Amino acid sequence: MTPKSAYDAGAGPGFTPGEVTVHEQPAELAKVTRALRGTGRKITLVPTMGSLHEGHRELIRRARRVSGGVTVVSNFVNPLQFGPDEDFERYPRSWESDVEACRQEGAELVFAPSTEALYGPDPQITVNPGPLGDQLEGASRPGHFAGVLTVVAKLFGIMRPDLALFGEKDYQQLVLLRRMAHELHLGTAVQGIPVVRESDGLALSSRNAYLASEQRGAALALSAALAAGAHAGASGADAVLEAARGVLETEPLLELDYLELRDTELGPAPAEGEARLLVAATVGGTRLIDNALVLLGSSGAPE
Ligand SMILES: Nc1ncnc2c1ncn2[C@@H]1O[C@H](COP(=O)(O)OP(=O)(O)OP(=O)(O)O)[C@@H](O)[C@H]1O
Ligand SMILES: CC(C)(CO)[C@@H](O)C(=O)[O-]
Ligand code: BAL
Repeated sequence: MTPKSAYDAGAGPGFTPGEVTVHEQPAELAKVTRALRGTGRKITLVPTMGSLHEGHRELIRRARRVSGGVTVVSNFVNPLQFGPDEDFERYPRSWESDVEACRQEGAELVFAPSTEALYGPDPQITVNPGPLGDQLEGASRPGHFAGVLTVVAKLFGIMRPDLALFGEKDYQQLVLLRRMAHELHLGTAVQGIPVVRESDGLALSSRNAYLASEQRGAALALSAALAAGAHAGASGADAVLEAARGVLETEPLLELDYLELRDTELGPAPAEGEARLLVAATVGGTRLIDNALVLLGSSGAPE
């Protein structure tokens, strides 16, 4: 008789269809995902640092659309990607509501390891992101992308997911992870989803929780600047940057880190066609990032 589910097929107590099962040990989860794969189920991974919001929920909903798929959400605030003066200790944590969000969105498995379980007592190996790892976010956050790539490589190694989903909000992260999976032949397809925004344009981010109301108002200049830049696409790269900078300069609470126009793989911007406008700024000590697609030249001309 064909088993109805991986559970029937002997995936064991590590997986109960229709419920969320939490795993803390890499070896246990590796066993469960191996058994699931053996029954022909596709594994789709949504890596997060918890404090789940609508952007994460959208990632989980997209993961669930993979037919025959099992959705695993990892929830781990990764110390290796935080600099010594960054907000690792204060990063928002909301474990119980995170598990509830996973249940509501239909994720089957949650992976929430301790740092010790994931890194072991004496970790030595990190993944080098190459030159792009030192640009944009990497220029302001040295070592950040080595931390991101290393932890995601661990997650891929444990679960061997067929697909992993990430948000375009962290665009440089997405580009680097796609390259890592491809260049290291990891066997996981990496896909992005568009930035999920509040109705006034603010990109959802766990760090928005740090913003007081006046600061949140100032943070709106990021998405407004991207919209102004995208609108100027038909007039070329200089016009895009000028339009976006003009908006950012009107906001006194905002301290600009970078505003850059690149191609979609984050190389130099093309003269025509698809480009990416990326911005990072600090508002009241909180570092925020955002980005948008821009169509340059005649491809950006309004209909
Ligand atoms: N607004 C968003 N739209 C789409 N994806 C998002 C959004 N915010 C976060 N994500 C994605 O969710 C995944 C987990 O991100 P993470 O847990 O760091 O949340 P975050 O809101 O980006 O937090 P942070 O404040 O650290 O930037 C990443 O792939 C990230 O790109
Ligand atoms: C990809 C990730 C989960 C790795 O810790 C993190 O950088 C994030 O949440 O974007
Ligand atoms: N979402 C990116 C994780 C970080 O800022 O560390």
